[in-house]
Amino acid sequence: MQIRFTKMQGAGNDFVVLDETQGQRGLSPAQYRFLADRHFGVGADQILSVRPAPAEGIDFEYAIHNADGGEVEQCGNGARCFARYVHDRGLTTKKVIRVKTLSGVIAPEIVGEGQVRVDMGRPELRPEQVPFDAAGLQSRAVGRAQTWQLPLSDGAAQWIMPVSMGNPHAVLLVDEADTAPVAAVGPQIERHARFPQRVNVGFLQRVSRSEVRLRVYERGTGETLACGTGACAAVVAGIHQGLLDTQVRVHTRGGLLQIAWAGGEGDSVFMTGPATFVFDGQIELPEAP
Ligand SMILES: N[C@H](CCC[C@H](N)C(=O)O)C(=O)O
Repeated sequence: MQIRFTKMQGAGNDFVVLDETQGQRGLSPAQYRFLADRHFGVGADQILSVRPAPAEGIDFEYAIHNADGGEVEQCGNGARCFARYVHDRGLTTKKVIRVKTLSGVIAPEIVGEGQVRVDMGRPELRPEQVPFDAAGLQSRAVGRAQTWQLPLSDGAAQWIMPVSMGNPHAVLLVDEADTAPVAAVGPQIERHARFPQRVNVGFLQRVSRSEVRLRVYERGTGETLACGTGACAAVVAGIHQGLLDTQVRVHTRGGLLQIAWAGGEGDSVFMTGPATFVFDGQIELPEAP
């Protein structure tokens, strides 16, 4: 089956965007894996599927699948690329677009010069809601935050702060993002038994109270050049631990994201960043196993 797609990227986190507003909806996990494959398919960190409005007052729905084919609740860089796609390809004339994801409705806003601002909703800090099983682990308070010591398979342990942005994140503080043990520690925490739905792992270096550097080992994909929900989770963790102010510039390997959070658990996290078209294409999709 021939399938048309649009390749996009937000701060280097790259996507295959599928327009499913007419007819065809949903592929198999193997077909999502094929599209994400950088050798046999198109190549992407996630696949974004744009679907018709599911209800009054909502403009679209969008589904998110990781490179491993699994469907997930939220994608921050993807939300910006989704908004740019539906606006620039004429699927809507709105500049503030209400879109339903698995974790709820968010409202990306086209703000010009290729930048999109997204109200990512409020963070979830209760461990059991992330979800994170904290039972019996050593914990310590840092600022207003609770952090836990996570035992790793190599006998070491990492202090982490669990945060959900609709999808689960574990945030670690590191001295230097560039030399952080992302490849060694990321996979161990991503599939740690204490995270029953696995987890995205953020390695956060504090440069100042308004500037950080961040690398993320993403659930279901591995290290990406940027992670939007990861940037939100990292800034929330930093603010809650008393290390950051309410407006933070997040330097990722793929570009700059600007995150703002007033600091109340009922307050939304706002993310502003780029959304860029790369190319349009079509590809022969293997039959769904
Ligand atoms: N890997 C993430 C989904 C994509 C998130 C990321 N690409 C972003 O920009 O937020 C997860 O499994 O929850």
